[in-house]
Amino acid sequence: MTLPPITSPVRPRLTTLVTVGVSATVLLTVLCLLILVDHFALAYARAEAEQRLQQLSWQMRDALNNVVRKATGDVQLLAELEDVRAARTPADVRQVLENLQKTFPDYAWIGLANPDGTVYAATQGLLENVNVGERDWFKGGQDKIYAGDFHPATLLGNKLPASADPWRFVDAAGPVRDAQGNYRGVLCVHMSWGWARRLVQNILAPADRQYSADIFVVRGDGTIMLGPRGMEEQKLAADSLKLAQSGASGALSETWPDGKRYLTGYARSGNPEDASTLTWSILVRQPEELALSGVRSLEHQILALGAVLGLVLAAGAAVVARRFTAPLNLLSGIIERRLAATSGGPALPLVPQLDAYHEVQVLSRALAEMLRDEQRHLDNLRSLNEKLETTVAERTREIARKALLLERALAQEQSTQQLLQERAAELRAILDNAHDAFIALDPGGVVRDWNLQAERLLGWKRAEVIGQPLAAMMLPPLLRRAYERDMRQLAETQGGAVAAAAAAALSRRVELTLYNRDGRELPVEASLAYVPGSGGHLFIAFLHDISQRKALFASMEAMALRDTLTGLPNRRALMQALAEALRRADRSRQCCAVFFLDLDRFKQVNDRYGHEEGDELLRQFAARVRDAVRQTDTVGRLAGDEFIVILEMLQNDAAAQEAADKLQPVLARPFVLKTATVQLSASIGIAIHHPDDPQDIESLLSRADRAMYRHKQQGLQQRARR
Ligand SMILES: Nc1nc2c(ncn2[C@@H]2O[C@H](COP(=O)(O)OP(=O)(O)OP(=O)(O)O)[C@@H](O)[C@H]2O)c(=O)[nH]1
Repeated sequence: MTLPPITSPVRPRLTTLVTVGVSATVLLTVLCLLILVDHFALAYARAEAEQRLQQLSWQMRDALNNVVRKATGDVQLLAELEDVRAARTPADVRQVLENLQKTFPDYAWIGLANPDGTVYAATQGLLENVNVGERDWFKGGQDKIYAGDFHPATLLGNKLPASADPWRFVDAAGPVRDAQGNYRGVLCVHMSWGWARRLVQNILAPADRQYSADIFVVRGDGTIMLGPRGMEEQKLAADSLKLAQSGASGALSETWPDGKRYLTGYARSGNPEDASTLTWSILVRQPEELALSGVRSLEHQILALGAVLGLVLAAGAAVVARRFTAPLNLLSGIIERRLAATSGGPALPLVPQLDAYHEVQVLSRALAEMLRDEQRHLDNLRSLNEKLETTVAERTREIARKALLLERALAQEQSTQQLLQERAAELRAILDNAHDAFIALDPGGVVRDWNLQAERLLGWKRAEVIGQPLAAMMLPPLLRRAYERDMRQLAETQGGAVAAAAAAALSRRVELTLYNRDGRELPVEASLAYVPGSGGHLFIAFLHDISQRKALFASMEAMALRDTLTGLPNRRALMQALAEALRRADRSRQCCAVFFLDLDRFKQVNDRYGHEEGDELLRQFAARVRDAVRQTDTVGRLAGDEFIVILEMLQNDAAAQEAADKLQPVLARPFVLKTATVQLSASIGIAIHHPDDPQDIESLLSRADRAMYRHKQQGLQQRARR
């Protein structure tokens, strides 16, 4: 089976779920019941208890009212008796009074007081002749029926027989009038308070057993007249008391001064407006817990019953659930075994046909069908998998073969790379050790390579120029424009044409003047080449410093135009200078003269003093001639002892003669040599070139030579004549 394994947490079984569900339902029902009981039954029990306590308070109130009413009624009855009204003798009256006392044992004392307050007659003769004029009952009973509130026995206390409780009385008094209606005195009944306590016991007898109720009779000032032992004669403060004092009647739940909660029924006796009644508050209390104990017990019973019911129902539900889930468990077990089965293990269990109930029938049938389908799919998949594995094996072999080829190719590539790197290193070493500076530029004119010799020659470090445009740095402005134009043209030329054009343009040696880093001009011979490449074309140049060669050429050239002995321009230089002087003379419309100077008898100096002295004489002679003419004039040595002077910017022919005349004496001065001092003369021949004369140097020189010759002849003849 190929179902995915169960990855979620293990869930409880259906039997457990049903059992727990039924138990939870029962418990929930019991809880609801408890809440309902708590709510309704408690309210009902509280209302019932309050009603009961209220009724008790009413009973007590009515009983108190009845007793007071009886006492006042008895006083009224007595006051109207003939014997009392006539009051012939105290004994007669006493007899009547004691007869009444016998009818109600709680009448502790009955007496008749005279209008002046002295007791005329009394039961058992107590207090007779004692003045009670200041007593409340006497004052209150003089003109109407009067009920006197609970009070301790002041006068009678010691005269009455001792009792368990101290004597307390409630009075009933009323006026007595004789037959003529004259006021005869006040009749009074002292009721001992014991009747009230009995009354309470009678009323509470059944209730007390069941409910532990307490009855309180409270006077108007809040003093408890009657109540549980220990609380009598004490002040009480309670809400129920306030309500009772206001005349209300009812019941409530409240906290008493002892800190406990009580249900309290309250009522008020008498009528404050009626002096013949006594106004007391009657409170009947019962501990709230006790009043509600029935409900609490009911709650416990329901809870116990609910628990038992829950257990029974849960057990029943478990049995039923087990029975209903048995077929499902069977199916589930089969699926789990199939899930846990491994390939190659024992045969997988089959799904049986189950008929327990409809759903199981459908489920088992569907499951069996699904497993059959799955088996078919598994078989198909297995065969596909086998094919796939075969294909994968083939592909794997193919990949391994190609990987091997690739590995070889990579190894080849690596060795090629290494070779290339070695070649590059060699090339770099060659370039760096080359005598010529090497520069490589891309088509944009940006420097891409720069060897050590380039650093030395041009002054920029490799790191400074790589990536920088070349022209801006070192080409003179004129060359820079041409260079930029050429680079543009090369960049615009397409494809193979680039190589051809570049090769044609660059495969040559050219001499250039560059600027080095210091701005100094640097003559170089550049060998240029174009190197096409896939990563971009390069223009390379080897620059050879030709400044020394140039300097050598220059000095050689200068030497070729100089006379080595005197340092003056030689014949070749003189020819060039003369040609230029003739052109200038034509341009400036000025005359130009050529002096042809030849030392006279120089040979004799050589012969007599030697060649070195002769050379010295020639040098001194040359210097004198040089100093004797203008700086702008040219003095040169033609050969041997022959010198040429080219004088320019002459106004006329006479100016030339003047210059010659100035020269003669200078030259005639003795020459001081190393070994001798020699004086000799020089013959000067003058030839003048006028503007627009033919530009004929040879003719001009020839004329000067001839003139000099004539001059020398004349000089020699003169010397011969002397
Ligand atoms: N010391 C020296 N003598 C030279 C040099 N070149 C030529 N001479 C000599 O100069 C002389 C020139 O010859 P001439 O002009 O015939 O001799 P000269 O005595 O001056 O004769 P006149 O010109 O007729 O007066 C020769 O003796 C050359 O050998 C030179 O460079 N140095």
